[in-house]
Order: sequence, then C-alpha cells, then structure tokens
Amino acid sequence: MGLEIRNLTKRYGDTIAVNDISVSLPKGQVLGLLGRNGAGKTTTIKMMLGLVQPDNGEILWNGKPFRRDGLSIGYLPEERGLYPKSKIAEQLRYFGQLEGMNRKLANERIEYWLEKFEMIEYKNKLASELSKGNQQKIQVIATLLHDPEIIILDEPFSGLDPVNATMLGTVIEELVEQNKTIILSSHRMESIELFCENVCMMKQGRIEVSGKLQKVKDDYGYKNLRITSELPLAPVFHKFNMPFEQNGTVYTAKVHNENEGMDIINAAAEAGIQLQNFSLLEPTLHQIFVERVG
Ligand SMILES: Nc1ncnc2c1ncn2[C@@H]1O[C@H](COP(=O)(O)OP(=O)(O)OP(=O)(O)O)[C@@H](O)[C@H]1O
Repeated sequence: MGLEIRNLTKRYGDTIAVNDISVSLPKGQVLGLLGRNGAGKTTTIKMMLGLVQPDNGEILWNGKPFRRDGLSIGYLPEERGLYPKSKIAEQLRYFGQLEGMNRKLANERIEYWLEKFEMIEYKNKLASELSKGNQQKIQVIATLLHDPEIIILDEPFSGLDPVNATMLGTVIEELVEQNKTIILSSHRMESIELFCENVCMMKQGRIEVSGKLQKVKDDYGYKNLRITSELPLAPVFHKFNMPFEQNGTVYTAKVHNENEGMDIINAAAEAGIQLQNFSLLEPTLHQIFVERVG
C-alpha cells in the first residue's frame, strides 16, 4: 500500500515534460526525486497535487485515485508562497484553518513550530521583513502545521544557511521516524542519501534510475578505492591501465570489486610502497547522478 504512479505523461506543446513514468513508494517511506533542471520533477509533483492535468496515466494512493481533497498532504513548493504584508502567526493560522484546524490547535502548533525553528521572535513580523532563509522556514512550518500524512518537499533546503539546513534535516529525520510518506525533490545529493530509502532519477521527462538507494548503489558496478600513500602510486595504476585521481597523497580509482582493489594494494606492496591506509567505499549518489543524468 502507498503511492503508485502509472504511465504518467505530460506534454507542453512539443515538450514532453514527463514521459510515461511509473514509480511506486510504499507508505511510510521516503522517495528522493532527482534530476537536472527541466527533468520533469516539479511537473510530476504538480500532477500529484492536481495542479496540472496529466495527458496520460494515473496516480493512486492505497489503490485509489490520489486526490488532494481526500488526503492529508503537506506541500512545500519550490517558489515562495507567503503573503508579504501579513503577520507570520496570522498567515500560519490561516493556512492551518484552510487545512481544517481549529484556531486553538493552530495556535498551539504555530507556537510549537516557531519554537522548534527558533523563530518565535518573528511571530508578529510581516513576511516581507524576514530574510529569504527565514521565509523558507515559515513555509516549511506552513507545510507541516496540520501534521500531514503525505509530505512533498520541493527543494526544501533552498536559501537555508548550513545551521538552518541542519535544523531542517533534523525535522525531516523526525518525520521519517514518524513513518510519514515523503517525497523529497532536491539537488543536494547528500540530503537525499541521508533521508531517502528510495530514489528516482529523471532525465528529460523519463526515469533513468529508480529503486532502493542501496540497490541502485550495488547495481552501479563500481566501488571507490581510496589509498593514502606518501610515495608515488601512479606506476602501480599504470601497470593495471587503471584511471585514477590524485589529490596530494590521496589516490582514488574506480574498481569493479574487492579483488580488483586488492590487486592494486598487493602490487604496491610488491613495489615496496608502504601505504598509509586504504579503503573501499560505496559509490556516492552524486557520482551515480553525474554519470547517469549529468
Ligand atoms: N507551464 C509550462 N509550460 C510549458 N512548459 C513547461 C511548463 N512547466 C514546465 N515546462 C517544461 O517542462 C519541462 C520540465 O519542467 P519541470 O519544471 O517539471 O522540471 P524540474 O525537473 O522540476 O526542473 P527544476 O529542477 O529546474 O525545478 C521543462 O522543459 C520545462 O520547460
């Protein structure tokens, strides 16, 4: 049970923004939606929210049509959507009431979230008086205020400094622990790696890679061999015709498996090169992204 996107397609004139994509996301899990600018992520999200009508395909939640009015959804759009001349608490209360919250509950939740995001002193300020990052935090609060079951976050870290990004990261972690179903669209690969059990990489409207993050990494076919050596290692890599990168005393190369890595280590030992350390690391999502959709 959960989200099921089937053969979804959207055209704008000659542009196929979303081209026959199918994705499923079990309830209570997190999906990282990735892709370069213009890949079709926002269009996909907008079709889920009923803001854009698909030309083809369907979106289901627990086997029934995914309808915004019948479900509790929190949506953080990429673009800002606050009323510049309205006080923060007032507009948050308004957003909460739109989602069916009574005034008392809305006030309690507003206090809770403003405290959590260290924003309580901005309660009676106008949105236009807030910095870009602080406006973003208010929008995140507006998204989460009614405790939605499904949360869609389009570039949530946009405009946040590292401290605020960490603060939001902690909140997302808590939402994951609460088994919320989350779609996180972001260009920040490290955030996707941190929070998302499932990933979907889009390229020109199509799905290029999708599935469990761990499986995507396992299927990539390479691991990263990282060696620290005071002595030059280039001759060893050359012996195996293996491309490598050198950054000071740190050498990295892509190997297919552990044995291939050990061949390099053994060859270095045979050449009398004492290594400071070596490790075999999983590919990063960034690496997979650059190769597959970059
Ligand atoms: N309303 C529209 N009218 C015409 N073309 C559109 C419209 N909305 C999106 N497109 C086009 O559809 C394609 C997908 O756009 P979309 O905004 O979904 O990409 P995205 O992956 O969200 O990109 P970004 O990372 O830049 O937000 C792009 O080629 C875009 O120009």
